[in-house]
Amino acid sequence: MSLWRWTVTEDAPLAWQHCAVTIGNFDAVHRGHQLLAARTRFWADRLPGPALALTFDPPPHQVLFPGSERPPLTTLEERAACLEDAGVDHLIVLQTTRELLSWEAEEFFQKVLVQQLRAKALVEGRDFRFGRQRRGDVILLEQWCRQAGCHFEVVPPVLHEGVPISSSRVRQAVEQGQVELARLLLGRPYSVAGQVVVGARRGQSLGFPTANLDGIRTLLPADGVYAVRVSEDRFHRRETTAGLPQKGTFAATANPDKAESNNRPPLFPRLGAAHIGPNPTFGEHLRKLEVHLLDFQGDLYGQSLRVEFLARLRETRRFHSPEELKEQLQRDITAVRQWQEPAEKSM
Ligand SMILES: Cc1cc2nc3c(=O)[nH]c(=O)nc-3n(C[C@H](O)[C@H](O)[C@H](O)COP(=O)(O)O)c2cc1C
Ligand SMILES: Nc1ncnc2c1ncn2[C@@H]1O[C@H](COP(=O)(O)OP(=O)(O)O)[C@@H](O)[C@H]1O
Repeated sequence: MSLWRWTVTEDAPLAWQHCAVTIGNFDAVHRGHQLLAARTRFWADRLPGPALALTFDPPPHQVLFPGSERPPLTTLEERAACLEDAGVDHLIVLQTTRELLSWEAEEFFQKVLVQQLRAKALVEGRDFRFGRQRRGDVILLEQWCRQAGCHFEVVPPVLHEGVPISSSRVRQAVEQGQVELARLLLGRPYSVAGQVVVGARRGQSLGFPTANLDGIRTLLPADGVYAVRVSEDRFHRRETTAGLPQKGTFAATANPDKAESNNRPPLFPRLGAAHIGPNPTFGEHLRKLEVHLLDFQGDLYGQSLRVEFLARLRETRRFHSPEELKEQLQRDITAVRQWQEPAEKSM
């Protein structure tokens, strides 16, 4: 993964020059964004420079409208990794300031794309807008690129059921718990990552221990119960566990590397039953994400886990007794076991 922070007052590294570039927020890195990345790769393969994706942080909308902050669909690290998987070499994160946002489109084009990056190819979607009051569009870009000797490709929208895929469509699907739809729009399951922290310690006594995830920086799906796939999070793997709760005492200590070297099946990825929401059965109102890993016993405290949402199973309910909740949890786990990977065509 290659993620670079850049302010336009600094000179861009020479290695970025003569690049192919695509500009956008790329919040979801959905299938439309992936096509832009692939076309940027296509052009870069014919140029001396790299394939760059240029994005803004904080999101321009938040700078223009303070108070409109909302959790993103991907962190910048995840965005860089997904864009890299789709073909770009580097994600360049431009520091968004009010000054930058006041630049006319042509000023941005000349300063950033021509003078700094000496871009040789630009790839955008049909509805791309940029610059002060979003006055720059593909018609103007076509003209400016021709004058600057830069290829310009307009990529048609990628559709799902006849409607263009967009970050807001993904956001809506996630907010409504439609994780199967989110997967179709993204071309991969929607996922979040966090660190396992100590909870109320009820799970063990119920017979269904759950890893409670903290520090999640992206949008959580709607409250409910989901079939999930859990893996070690590749972005937070090296984070220190200092300050995290003491390890509990359990039958076995989970160590993915050790498990593999003992010829046991690898610990991750592994299916799980996840619950998002409060615990109404126990009168708890705090909203959290917790996961019970199937066929696993061990200590996960302090680990960074990624949870991919595969299917929505049901809504959160208040049960009359812990026994009733346990019976339901057993049914949830059976439903997770019965979950089947969708056929490639419907993905
Ligand atoms: C798959 C799954 C489904 C759950 N569904 C519900 C539910 O519908 N209602 C509820 O009150 N708690 C539900 N829970 C949460 C349990 O109450 C919770 O795991 C238990 O209180 C343990 O909390 P602890 O990890 O803080 O000890 C669910 C947990 C899991 C793993
Ligand atoms: N199958 C499992 N799925 C999830 N966590 C497990 C499992 N087996 C053991 N654990 C461990 O047990 C802890 C959860 O136990 P629990 O009693 O629910 O305590 P807490 O309230 O602290 O989450 C997890 O954080 C993890 O370290």
